Amino acid sequence: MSNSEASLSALDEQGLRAEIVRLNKVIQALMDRAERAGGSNGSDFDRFQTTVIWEELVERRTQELAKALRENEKINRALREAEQKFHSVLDQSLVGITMMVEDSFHYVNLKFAGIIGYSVDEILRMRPTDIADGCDESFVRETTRLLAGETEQISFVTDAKRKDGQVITVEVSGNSSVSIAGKRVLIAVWVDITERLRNERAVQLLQEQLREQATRDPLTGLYNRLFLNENLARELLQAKRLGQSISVVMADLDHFKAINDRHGHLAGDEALKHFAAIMKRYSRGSDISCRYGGEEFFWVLPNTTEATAYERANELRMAIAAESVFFNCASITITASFGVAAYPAGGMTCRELIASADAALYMAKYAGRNQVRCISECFTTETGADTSI
Ligand SMILES: Nc1nc2c(ncn2[C@@H]2O[C@H](COP(=O)(O)OP(=O)(O)OP(=O)(O)O)[C@@H](O)[C@H]2O)c(=O)[nH]1
Repeated sequence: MSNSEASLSALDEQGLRAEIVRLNKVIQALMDRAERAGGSNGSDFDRFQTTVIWEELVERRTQELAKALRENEKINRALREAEQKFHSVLDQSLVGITMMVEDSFHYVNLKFAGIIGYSVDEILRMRPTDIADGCDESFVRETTRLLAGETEQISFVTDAKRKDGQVITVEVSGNSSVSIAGKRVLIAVWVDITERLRNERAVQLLQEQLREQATRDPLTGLYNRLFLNENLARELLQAKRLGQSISVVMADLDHFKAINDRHGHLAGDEALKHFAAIMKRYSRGSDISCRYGGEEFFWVLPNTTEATAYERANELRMAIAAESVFFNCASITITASFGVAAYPAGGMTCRELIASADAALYMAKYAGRNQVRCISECFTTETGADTSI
């Protein structure tokens, strides 16, 4: 291809047609001038010669332009075909793809139309902000930042509104490495993550439920021994770090076997639930209330001295003794014995504290049940003696 051909083929079709018109005008003007000059000075032969030269020139130039036009059409056809292929590939994409120029969509693929619920034509008449309208403002903020050239790459999660009004969550990532007619173009990839988030939340909920089930006693709803083992150590460590005291209370229903024997196992279960309900009522937010096993319960009282723990255990004891259990029209009175131990005097480790509370509980049982005993032997309560241990 010659230089002139190359420069011609670089012109667009409209430019080429304008060039033909312009050249024809130039040729006409030159011919007019030659004719006028010939009329005054030249011979018929000169005029004939000039006309032939100009005709040849016009012929050659016209041929060049026609060739360039054909070339241009070929290029345009190839471009159109390439664009069609490109769009059909993008329409197969599993993610939404958009090209935005300033405040409008320049191109969107079918997947994006599916995500938003509008047709491609409808979207091309919309502004990108219409989609985020009334939802998350991060869409507007991030795209504005990108189109203003403040950042090269954006990635964010936002809410978007579908045509049917449904609010969905989309993950958007984009950049503006391309420009059209000097304007920055935002090319963005959209993924609808609504379903994924819903599933993640369901899995999380299920995990929380499983964890809850793994750490709770199903009969009473109190924490179980597994939870106690994990959390007493943490609470003790915290008490040591903050220089605070921490108390533990071991409780055991009195003559529980007799309740089972007299009223049945279900009545025994009811008594356990009854004890747990009162224990919960007497617990504070920071306390840990557990069913230790069988008819034994365990209370962890953070930032509580042995004296206060004694008082609180005694209040619980009195409430248990005062409120009867009702089962199958029978009113069953239950009592419980309590052993208290506090860090640091009652033990430096979890194992030592539990052993101390257990020993204090043994003393309470031995001393007659329905009473609270501390490992330090500082406090006792008076009750009807029952030393059958
Ligand atoms: N209903 C019921 N009974 C239980 C459960 N777990 C343990 N027990 C019963 O609790 C009773 C405990 O009896 P013991 O260890 O002899 O103690 P106790 O009768 O309470 O006597 P003291 O503790 O000495 O006052 C046993 O009969 C167990 O079967 C339970 O989940 N439900």
